[in-house]
Amino acid sequence: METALAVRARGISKCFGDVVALDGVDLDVARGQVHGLVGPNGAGKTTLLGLMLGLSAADGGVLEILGTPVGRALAAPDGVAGFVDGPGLYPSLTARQNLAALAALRGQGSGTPGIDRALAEVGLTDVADDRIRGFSLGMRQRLGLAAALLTSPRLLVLDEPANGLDPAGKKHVHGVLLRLAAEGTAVVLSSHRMDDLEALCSEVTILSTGRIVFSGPLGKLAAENRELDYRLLTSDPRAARELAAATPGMRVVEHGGQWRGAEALVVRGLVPALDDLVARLVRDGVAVRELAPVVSPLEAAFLALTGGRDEPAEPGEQAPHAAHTAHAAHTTHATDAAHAPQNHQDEDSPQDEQEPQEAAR
Ligand SMILES: Nc1ncnc2c1ncn2[C@@H]1O[C@H](COP(=O)(O)OP(=O)(O)OP(=O)(O)O)[C@@H](O)[C@H]1O
Repeated sequence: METALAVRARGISKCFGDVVALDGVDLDVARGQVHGLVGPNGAGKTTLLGLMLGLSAADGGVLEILGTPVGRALAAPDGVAGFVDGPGLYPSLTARQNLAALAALRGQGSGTPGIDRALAEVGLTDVADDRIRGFSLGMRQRLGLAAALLTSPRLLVLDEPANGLDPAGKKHVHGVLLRLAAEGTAVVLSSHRMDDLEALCSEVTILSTGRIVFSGPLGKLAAENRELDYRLLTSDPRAARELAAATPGMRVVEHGGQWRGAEALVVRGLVPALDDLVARLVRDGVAVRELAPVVSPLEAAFLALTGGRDEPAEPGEQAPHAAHTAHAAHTTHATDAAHAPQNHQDEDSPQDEQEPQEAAR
């Protein structure tokens, strides 16, 4: 019987010289699941994704991909597609030609009927015949995803696929990933964008300096995590404040301030106390117009578990946005097998005519 797990990792370790990139990592990813990897820069996300793509081999532990143990040979396991450090593409070819070339490299023939469909799925039909050296980062990311789609993968592995995507591009990419998952493909992706992870993933794994500090359903973070701050907009802020102050386990954070032109209340507590407060508001005829965490449960857990800030935001303070500041320092580095040929070349890059090392498999 086929295993229900697309990825099963037990005790995975990986070092680069003295640097311990992964340290005893256990991970299960079910088929049909979109699983997010999150962690600070250097946490080991790319290294772990590279192991799944067969770009490097673990030093220790057991890794099974789609039910088959991965050995030390550097090759993408059957049924796996994706990329780390951006897709490998030929800058001097058009988008369509790139896909045809990759299909030909895989022995699929350059006339693969799925090419037009894949381009449409990622929203690149209009630029299908443009050379990709003029493509933005987001367009390259989408083309990399289209290349992966051509193989009908059962496991799709993507390193920061949302990088550089505009809202339309993000909509296309999210749509494709959710469709694939609904059809049974497992998707493992890394991101620094908590909002993307929350929109896409049913489960997340938080890595910190090579170790897993949380792995499981997103809902578990919300339910199990410490007290959160919630912004509450109601039809009667004064009554809401009194009710919140009277609700056991709920604290009113002073200076909720204005929120989109209305007087907001910020309350702090666990989910059961919040439920109690909402019931009291309803009972007293106070309409709840908006209720949302000031910092999302995932972001709060990320900050708490990875050594970031572990307290809810102070009254009136801007919510911390690790997701947005953590972007800057992404490093492109070689793993055991080279895998990121030409992501951001200049027009005249001497690499332009080289063959891409097949990152989108
Ligand atoms: N080929 C390599 N040679 C040397 N060190 C490496 C190599 N690949 C990764 N590392 C190191 O291993 C650690 C984990 O790196 P990795 O790229 O997996 O982290 P990451 O979580 O993907 O980070 P980021 O969010 O910045 O992309 C880092 O300390 C990194 O410097």
